Amino acid sequence: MEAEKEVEQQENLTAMKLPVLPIKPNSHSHSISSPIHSSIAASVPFSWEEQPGKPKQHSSSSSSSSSPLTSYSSSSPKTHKSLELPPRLHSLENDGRLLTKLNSPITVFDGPYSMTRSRRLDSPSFRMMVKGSGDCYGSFRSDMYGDLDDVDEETKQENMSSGGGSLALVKKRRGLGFFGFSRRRALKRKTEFGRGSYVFPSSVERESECGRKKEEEGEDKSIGYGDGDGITCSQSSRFGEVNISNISRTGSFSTLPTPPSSSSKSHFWTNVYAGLKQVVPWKNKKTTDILASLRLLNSTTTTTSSASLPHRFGDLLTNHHLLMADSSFSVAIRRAASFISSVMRSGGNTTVLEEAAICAVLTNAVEVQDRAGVAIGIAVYGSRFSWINHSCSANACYRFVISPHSQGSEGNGPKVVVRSIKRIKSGEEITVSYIDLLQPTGLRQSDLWSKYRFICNCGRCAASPPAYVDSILEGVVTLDHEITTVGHHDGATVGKMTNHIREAIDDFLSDDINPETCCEKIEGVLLHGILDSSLRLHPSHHVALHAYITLSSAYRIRSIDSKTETDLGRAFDMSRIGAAYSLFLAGVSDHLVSTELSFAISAAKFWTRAGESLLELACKFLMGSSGEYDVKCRKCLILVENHDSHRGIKEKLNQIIKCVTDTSQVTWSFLTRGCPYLQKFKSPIDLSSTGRQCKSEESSVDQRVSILLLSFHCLLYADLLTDLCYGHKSHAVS
Ligand SMILES: C[S@@+](CC[C@H](N)C(=O)[O-])C[C@H]1O[C@@H](n2cnc3c(N)ncnc32)[C@H](O)[C@@H]1O
Repeated sequence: MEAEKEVEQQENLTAMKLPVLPIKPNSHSHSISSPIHSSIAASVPFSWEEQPGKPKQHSSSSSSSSSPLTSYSSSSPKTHKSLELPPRLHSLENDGRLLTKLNSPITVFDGPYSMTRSRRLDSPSFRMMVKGSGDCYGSFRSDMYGDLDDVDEETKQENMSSGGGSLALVKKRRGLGFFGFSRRRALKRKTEFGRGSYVFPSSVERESECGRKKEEEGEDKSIGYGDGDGITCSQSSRFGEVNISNISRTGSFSTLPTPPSSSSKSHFWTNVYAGLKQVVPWKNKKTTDILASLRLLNSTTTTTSSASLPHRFGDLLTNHHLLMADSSFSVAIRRAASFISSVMRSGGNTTVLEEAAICAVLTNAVEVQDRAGVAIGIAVYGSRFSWINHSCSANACYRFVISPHSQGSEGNGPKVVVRSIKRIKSGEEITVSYIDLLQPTGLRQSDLWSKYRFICNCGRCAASPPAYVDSILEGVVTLDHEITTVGHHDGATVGKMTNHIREAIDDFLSDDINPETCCEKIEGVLLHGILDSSLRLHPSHHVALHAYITLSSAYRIRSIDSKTETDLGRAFDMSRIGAAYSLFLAGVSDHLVSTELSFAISAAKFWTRAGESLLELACKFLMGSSGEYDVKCRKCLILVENHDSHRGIKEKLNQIIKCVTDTSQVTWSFLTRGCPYLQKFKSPIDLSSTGRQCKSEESSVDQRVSILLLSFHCLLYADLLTDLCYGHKSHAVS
């Protein structure tokens, strides 16, 4: 493991700027019920843990496995966590019965890959894609960064190519797992993490080391990727088939039981794929899990069977008992295990090892995305990364570093960098987020359960009354602007509002309604509510956030459609309102960041998107006009350019948001002209109601310059937030 030198000061921003909106707590908070019986209040401890994330003292190691769903009393003594193997595994390792520690490189990466033109980012429920354009949307996902700087020049060019590309939303199920699982990272903390980053070498890198060692020992141990099994993901979209990305793999499974000779390689893989099709005929994506499991098995030095099986595959948790307890999963797992067994020609009586490998992939694999949010495959990293548990108020985040060395047949696969986003005290558990954190508690719980089979008991989930941020993610406002969470009585009305919006989003995504109808439907509910109710969704309501993403996209599509009708004025107006929604979303997300810092990751993307769409608008605006415009903001530039400045990031962010506030005051009524819903708010930063519809501003040269200035500030702000989360090296926006 290599420590990335990061000197960037991070500060806890919890006390930062924006006032917290008042909210009337309601004891009957409306939430979607957890899939687990509510009486099971505790998270699931593992047998070597006293509670999730708190390993037992070594002296108290026990091999007894507790029921995964038993309630847990948290009166455990303080223990020090470490990344060492759980005690149970230590003893097994020592007596030689353990599956070896997966050759240190456990990573099974789906690359090397090459990117094609399209870019997309994901949100939990859908993904926005832009073909050939710099226009991709921010998303709720918290883990989608790679380093453009590290990408080869050609890919960089492709990624950066911009211009009037087409944009489409396509439905996306997070995780793309074999069983609809999202796969993402990993777990347990360790020593003082401080405020730096740790780089976890990718599997293949370590595999190479291992391979070299084995070679020296006279063994054929080169671990590689699939052989020419390039994958092209195509998804139907509003604009027809869109080629999302190509994942071309090279290399071979030379350590498979019958090493395919170069002449038999293609035959071998033809057979694997033919077999795979029979196992998982319905979805291509599911084959990725099986291939990953094959690679995982292949990268593992199996000695004799391990007593830790099937609960751990090496040191990776499998959740085997939980997954196999559900017949809808177990059938598929067994089929896949038999298939793998036949491919590997393991010839054993049981397929327990194969099942464990599949379950380890489902539990530990992460979707690797490049900087633009394009999924390039999945990877299973080693225990240092994979042992990191989840928290809904995570104190760390991760990104992938994709370097030229990650690619090609000699590629090492992407590295994963884990970086703290909050101050972490010595002994405190390091956590990352596995899911979209901009969801209220009930939804997060059901997400975690369906994807990872556990009930989160983090501070945010356990808070009673609910954390402020969860109240506003489910908040509504009454017509007299009082903010409240909903009780059972109003729950039905709120349910109808959110269902109506969700339906419109779904219909839009599946091309069942056109963008104009989609805008009308969503804005109708946001503005007028439903039936005769006086309730409206709070601007930070989680469904409203999805609505803004959709509206921004739908208006953009309307703009593109209008262009083809040579109605340039209308095209501009649609583009303008789309940009206004992007800016509004960024402003709203900023309120959320001020209450929960782990949202900074999503907010950075929203600000980026806002800056990009405003920049595009300004360019359209200024097209054809002569003259030079000085759009530098001296206050911000001095702050940002002076890296030696002792000013903290908090101060810089405050300064920029102040400028955004000032500039958006000038432009807001212009940007929102023709959009009664957005006109209700004083500005994207000041979400209080104007109580009236603003006077629409006409465009003027000053305003055009203001929009350019605003876009500059949004991008600067996004840059700083990105720094905050991912460190200097990850600059995405500059
Ligand atoms: C990537 S693994 C994390 C490492 C795992 N805890 C271990 O012992 O190896 C993901 C699994 O860990 C467990 N897990 C992660 N975060 C958790 C949490 N906050 N509470 C309970 N279980 C958690 C769940 O079983 C989840 O499927």
